[in-house]
Amino acid sequence: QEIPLKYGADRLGKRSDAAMQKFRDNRLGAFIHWGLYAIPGGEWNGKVYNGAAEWLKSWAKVPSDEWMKLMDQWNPQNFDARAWAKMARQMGVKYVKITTKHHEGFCLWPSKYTKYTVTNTPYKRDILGELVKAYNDEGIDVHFYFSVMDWSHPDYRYDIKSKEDEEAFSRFLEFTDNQLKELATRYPTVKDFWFDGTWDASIKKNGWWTAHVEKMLKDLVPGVTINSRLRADDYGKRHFDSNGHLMGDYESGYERRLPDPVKDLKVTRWDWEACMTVPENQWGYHKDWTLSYVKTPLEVLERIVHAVSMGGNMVVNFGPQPDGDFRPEEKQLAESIGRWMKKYGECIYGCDYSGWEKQAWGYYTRKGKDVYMVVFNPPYSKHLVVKTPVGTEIVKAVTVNGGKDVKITETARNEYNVDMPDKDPGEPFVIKLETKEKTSETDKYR
Ligand SMILES: C[C@@H]1N[C@@H](c2cn(-c3ccccc3)nn2)[C@H](O)[C@@H]1O
Repeated sequence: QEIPLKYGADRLGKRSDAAMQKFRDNRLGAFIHWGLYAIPGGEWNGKVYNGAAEWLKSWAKVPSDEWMKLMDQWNPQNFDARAWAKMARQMGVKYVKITTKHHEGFCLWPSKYTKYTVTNTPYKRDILGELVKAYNDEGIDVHFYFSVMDWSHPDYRYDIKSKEDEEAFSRFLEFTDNQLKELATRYPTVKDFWFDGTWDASIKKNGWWTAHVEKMLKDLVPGVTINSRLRADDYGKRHFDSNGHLMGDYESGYERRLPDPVKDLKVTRWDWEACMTVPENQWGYHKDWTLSYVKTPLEVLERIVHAVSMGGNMVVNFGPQPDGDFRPEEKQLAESIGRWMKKYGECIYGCDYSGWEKQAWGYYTRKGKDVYMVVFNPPYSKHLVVKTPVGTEIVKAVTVNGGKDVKITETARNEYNVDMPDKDPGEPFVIKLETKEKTSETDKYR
């Protein structure tokens, strides 16, 4: 009983090609939100706004021509793409998503379709180009964040209510096509486009265009992945089309939130990527991080593991300072996560949903027949309860980053007690379970 769609999902089920497998195996990424908004850092005319700093133009109701004057101050003297790439490698991220253009309309690359670019600032240099090269040189994939909504463009429309709107927005969509073609051809090693700013009625009424963009980019960059947030179908349905099929290559709805490990297991049926901020809701640089709760490295780590345990990716956000360096809290975060990933990263990279029942002590991830236990909450009982699916048994258990055997005791059919390591690791730790499919004669609980 599916309805016919011209601009719905053009694929059912997960992509199975190598480029998508690399996207999936990467699992851990970093977001870079960098633009003119970093200069005021949440403060305008002496007033500090506690909303998201990259939305300051909106909170302070700044007219676009006044806002774009910030370009005269764009001169990040401490910007060093190679230092950024080194920091990303040390954190253990396998890819970085960069804001090529955020809602404000300022481009980090020398676009020839607008004057609002790095070229027309005191800094002049192609920041995006330097970052793509530096990250790629470190073996890190580069993904492009691109905001369709563009507050700087006179032809942008929030809705289409007149012939004039239609003509203006048609010019705007052509401008956007040109910028996207520019990005795809100037930086051919790009691996993904992550679209934002696509919630307005104007876009929902032009679902055809979103389907055209996906096709255009996949023609220009073979293997490139496209997020579901770009897409609207014939009826303006977003992410999932009117027949309930996911559009794009992965779901991109989990922004600052995660699916529940028990109630939302449906997400394990498709690819998805979550993204998160370290403060409660700051993507761009905000000068005052005391205005909301700032997550500790352990709280960031738990969200990373939570996402991977449900077959998703996690992208942790960084909002560089206007001078091009990172704030100390973000440098410490990258260092701390990186230390953990160096010891235990095998439970993240190339891992997926295990299909096993969530337990209180933490999360499972799986790689082939190996199931990892990532323990965040050690129990007073000193053993970790594990329930395996019917037909699966645990052959052995070893600590990751220690290689020590861990005692397992079968307590009932498909139930085990896995002992805690004798010395408390003092940090979330990982036990690798080697499993095999039960053969009937060994099933002594018949
Ligand atoms: C990835 C994140 N997405 C942008 C965003 C969008 N929105 C938003 C706010 C109100 C309605 C619809 C969407 N809030 N934040 C943020 O600015 C950041 O880029």
